[in-house]
Formats: sequence, C-alpha cells, structure tokens
Amino acid sequence: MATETKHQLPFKLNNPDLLHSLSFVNGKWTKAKSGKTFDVVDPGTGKPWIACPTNDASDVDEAVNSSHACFESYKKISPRKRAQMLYKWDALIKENKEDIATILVYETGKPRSEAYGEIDYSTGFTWWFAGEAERIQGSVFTPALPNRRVFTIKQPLGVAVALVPWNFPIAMILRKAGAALAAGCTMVIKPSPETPITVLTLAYLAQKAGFSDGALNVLTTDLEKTPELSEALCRHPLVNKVTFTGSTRIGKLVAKICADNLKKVTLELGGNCPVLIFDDANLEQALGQIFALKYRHAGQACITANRIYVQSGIFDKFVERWHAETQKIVVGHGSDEKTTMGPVTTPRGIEKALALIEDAKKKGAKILTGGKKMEKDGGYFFEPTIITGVTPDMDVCCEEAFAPISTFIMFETEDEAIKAANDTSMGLASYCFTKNVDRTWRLFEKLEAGMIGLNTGNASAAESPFGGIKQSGYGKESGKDVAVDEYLITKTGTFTLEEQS
Ligand SMILES: O=CCCC(=O)O
Repeated sequence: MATETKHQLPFKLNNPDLLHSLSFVNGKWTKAKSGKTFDVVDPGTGKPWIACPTNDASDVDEAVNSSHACFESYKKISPRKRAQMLYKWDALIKENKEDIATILVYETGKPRSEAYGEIDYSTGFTWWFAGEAERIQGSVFTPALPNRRVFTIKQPLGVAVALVPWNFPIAMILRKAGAALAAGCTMVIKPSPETPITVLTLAYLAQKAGFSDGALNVLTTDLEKTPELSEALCRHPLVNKVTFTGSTRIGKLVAKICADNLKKVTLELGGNCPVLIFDDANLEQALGQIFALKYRHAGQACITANRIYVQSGIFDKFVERWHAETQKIVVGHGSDEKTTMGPVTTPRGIEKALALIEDAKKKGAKILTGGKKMEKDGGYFFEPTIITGVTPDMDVCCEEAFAPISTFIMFETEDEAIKAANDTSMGLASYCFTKNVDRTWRLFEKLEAGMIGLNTGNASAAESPFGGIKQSGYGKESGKDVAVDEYLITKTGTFTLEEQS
C-alpha cells in the first residue's frame, strides 16, 4: 500500500494493495514537485479520509514525456497483444469489484448498489474496446485515374490527455482510456479532485495487466490548480489529443486552448435533457425508467432527466405516482445497505440546488416535496424534490440541476412538446414514451440530441455511440469504429502502377 496520509481510513479493503494516493507517473507512485497535497472527502460525512498530490504545470513535462516515450514502443505492439492486455485489465477490475465499489462509495457518495452498477457498466468498455483493437481497418478503393491505386491506413495519433469528472469516475476512465489503448495511444489522466483514488486504483490494475510504464499516467490535483494543470497538459507539444467530460463553459475553454495548436478534441458536455411522456405511454414503464434515470447518483448524471414533460391526460396521475415513489427513497450514506439515494458529491451541488429552488419559487413554481438540504451526519444530503408549475423562464428549466430535483411541466400537443424539448442550447440526450410507432419515429427524427431514448431511460452502453450535439459537445465515445477513430489518424496512400511493357 502506497498511501501517505495522516487520515483515518473509514473502510477496510480485501486487497489493501489497491489503495494508492500518490500520482502515477511512468510506472511509479509520485509526489508533486511542490510537495503539496489536498484532501479527498467522503460526501456522506464531509470528512477528509485521504490526501493526494497537488500537481501543477511544473509536473506536466515528466508525465507527458514518459507517455510519449511509451507511445514509441506501444504503437508497435500488435492489436492482439493490446486486446489481451485490455481483457486482463477487465478481468482484474472485475476480480476487485467489491473493493473498487467501496472506494467509489467513499469518493462519490453513491450507494453501494449503484457503485456495483457503475463497475458493471464500465467493464463493458474494457471488454468492448479489447474487441475493437483488432478491428481497426483501413481501406482500398478504385480511383478515377487508370494505373493509380489508393488506400488508407489508420495509425494511433500519440499521447492523449483525459480530463474527467467526478460523477462516474470509473466509467469515464474506461470509456476514454479503453478506446485510446485499443487504438495504440498512451494517455495522461487528470482526475477530478473529488475522485482521484478510484482512478489511481485503475492505473495500478492497468500496470498489473501488463501495460508498460507511461502507458497510463495519472496526475492528481485540487480545484485551485485544476485550470493550470489542465491548460499545461492541453498545451504540451507532445500531446495530440484531449478528451474532456464536464461543463459546457469549461469545454469551450478546452476547445479554445487546443485550437491554438489544432489538437484533436472530444467534448462531452452539459445535458439539460428533456423527457416527453404522452397520454398513450405505458405509465408504469415510463415511471420506472425515468425514476431510475432521475435519481441515479442523486441526479448527478449528464444524461439525467432534467425536464419532465407530461401530457395533460395523465399529468396528475403520473405526478401522483412519482410522488408516492419518491416517499420511498431512503437517503443515507452510500455504505449503508438500506440507502437508495446517497448525498450529492460536493457542497457546491447543494448550493446550486438551493439557488434553483429559490428562483423557481420566486417565479411561481410549487414545491410538492423536498427542496431543502438534509442535516445528516455532516454529509451533503439533499431532499428528493418535486417541482410543478415550472415555466421556461425558471433557471431549473434552463440549467442542469445536477441534484435530485424532479421538474414537471404539462403539455397538450406533440408539436408543443417537441418545441419545448428542443428549446435549449444543449443536445446531449432526450427521452420519449409513447406506444404510437409513427410518433416514435417523428420524435426520433425531430428531437435535437445526440442520443434519443425511445421508451427507455437507460441508453448508455459500450456498443452505443455516446455523445451530444449543439452545446453538448462533439465527438463520440463508445460504439463501433467511431470511438476508436477519435484516437486515430487516417493516412491516404496513392500509388502509380507501372504497366509491364
Ligand atoms: O454523466 C455522464 C455519463 C453518464 C453515462 O455514461 O451514462
């Protein structure tokens, strides 16, 4: 175990070797040059339990150089060998699932059952990308000119940087690093200050799976040094690709910085996702699916249901059923087996939720239940909340809540619902529930989002391209070909064939 901390661990692991708190650079556990550290806090108690290095711009060179040196040899490894290492990594993560879930609970606050769910979802990516590694193909085609032959090959583009959020730290890493390593790239990861430990565990297991030193480096830092460290990573001349998941505001900054040197960028940004439930929907199906989506990780998923539009014929009944289900939610520490909803991950989450509710109340919304912070064991708990009478001018309608706030809006016609759903700068995911097949197709084509859930609230999967349109970003993660392509360059070969005389 390589922890260097004055803190008391609030849990025991079956395999204590998994727990690391130093950064991981070139296969070694490394302190920041400044020697500074920051605390990682349990959102369920508000107590710090471990500390990690506060890296800054001066720590970037060593990490990127080692990833670049590794790339020079890693790119020559056969796709089958890359696949084998990815399968091994996948197996090691599954073998240590219980311990990884424990760390995840104490970093994010999510209930243990959800932590298991995240690991199952995430290993879908390691498994999928192991398969993709061997299916990277170029093409040969017939050109217009005689005696000419044209073909393309795909090659890994080099060192990639991943800037990742705290809400699904395992899924985000495996979705990004899985694709990069399958393509033959190496990666430097900057985890979120809230969730560095799960990421360091994954790096430890990647090394055990056979990835060589520098293939996957992890530089931790705190909130204050995040902009400096991220910018230095994005600007480093040996970095060719940046993948970012987070807010639209920061995504635009990342895109601007990378544009200076024309670096390839993938951006998975904000959501504000609408749900449309029509009178002819199977009410129980819609309720079950959207309830699970809404309260997954206390409302802190980018694809969560931010605005729920329900047609007038079933509005009252739907909200009544939703209210009844909401009363059954057990809010508590993620490690408690009875808990069905944990805290939000940061105190900032509470402040934002309170501000949204205050604004909605001022503008005439009705708070059916909840709306307050819960004073409970020092954690960042927020009451499951239902708001009705929501109008488009309310912040809760225009912004991602990232909290357990269910926002209901009544509609009459299909056209009205589509117009309201699309009335946002965001375009990550949209959902609709109807048993009318023609309407389903119309909605699929007319809703402005990169992912459309049709009678489902659960559309994320390794085989499905994940990514938004409009201000929700660009590029695809997961899915066949598209995700690995984000880490490849395509080279065109043109050959003139001399005929034998
Ligand atoms: O919060 C963003 C990721 C959620 C998902 O991958 O389903």
